[in-house]
Amino acid sequence: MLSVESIDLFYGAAQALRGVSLQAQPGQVTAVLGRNGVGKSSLLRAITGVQPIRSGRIVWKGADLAGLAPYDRARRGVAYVPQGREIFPLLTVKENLETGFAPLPRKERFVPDEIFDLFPVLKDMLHRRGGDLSGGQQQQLAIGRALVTRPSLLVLDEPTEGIQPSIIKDIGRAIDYLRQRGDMAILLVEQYFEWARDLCDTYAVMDRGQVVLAGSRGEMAESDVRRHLSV
Ligand SMILES: Nc1ncnc2c1ncn2[C@@H]1O[C@H](COP(=O)(O)OP(=O)(O)OP(=O)(O)O)[C@@H](O)[C@H]1O
Repeated sequence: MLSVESIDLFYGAAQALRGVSLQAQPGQVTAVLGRNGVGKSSLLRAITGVQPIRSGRIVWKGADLAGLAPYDRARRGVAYVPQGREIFPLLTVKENLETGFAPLPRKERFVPDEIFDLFPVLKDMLHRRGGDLSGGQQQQLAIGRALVTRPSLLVLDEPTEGIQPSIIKDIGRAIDYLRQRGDMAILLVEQYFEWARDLCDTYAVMDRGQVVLAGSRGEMAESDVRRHLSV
């Protein structure tokens, strides 16, 4: 289980996270919702180690990750699909996927077939440059690259942003499959409320650097959530 415990995060003097706590369980999708600028990406950056926290704990598999570099967290099973995808445009699809080998022991340095089953377009385009793919294909590549690292915690930042509806469905199906596999905790930041609602098991809503609502999907009072999402 991932347990984020009362973390504070600052950019210079500006505080982006204020005592944020959150849990994410294996076999579940946890959705983090909220308007632009409330700290959702900062929370993911804190968990993946891209941005240091000032205080609090980030406990994963019984160990505190705070203070560990991103590559050490990757070795412990944390994989990150960043907002904007950040694929390498001049590398081929195959080479982009192979960048996920870095945290793996030598014998595991191959791309599992499962990734091509989830996203067949990656197999079709294996030798094309990442920059030649559509936005949706790049998003599938970014998720594929994260899966190459055999994560037990998959962290995704707005995977539907700027993506056509058919590919959003494919990505939803892939996340649902990974959830049902049962061995992976999935933490998802999303602006597309209906999609995240239908996919998640538990949710947290952020406002101004804090978690203001949280619970299981079954108990979600949609009007309360929407109040925090409207501008
Ligand atoms: N690198 C940075 N330097 C300074 N301030 C930052 C930086 N990144 C984010 N912020 C500020 O921190 C706050 C939270 O930003 P964050 O990106 O985490 O929000 P968000 O909810 O993910 O928004 P979005 O949906 O727009 O990505 C905002 O006020 C933002 O301006």
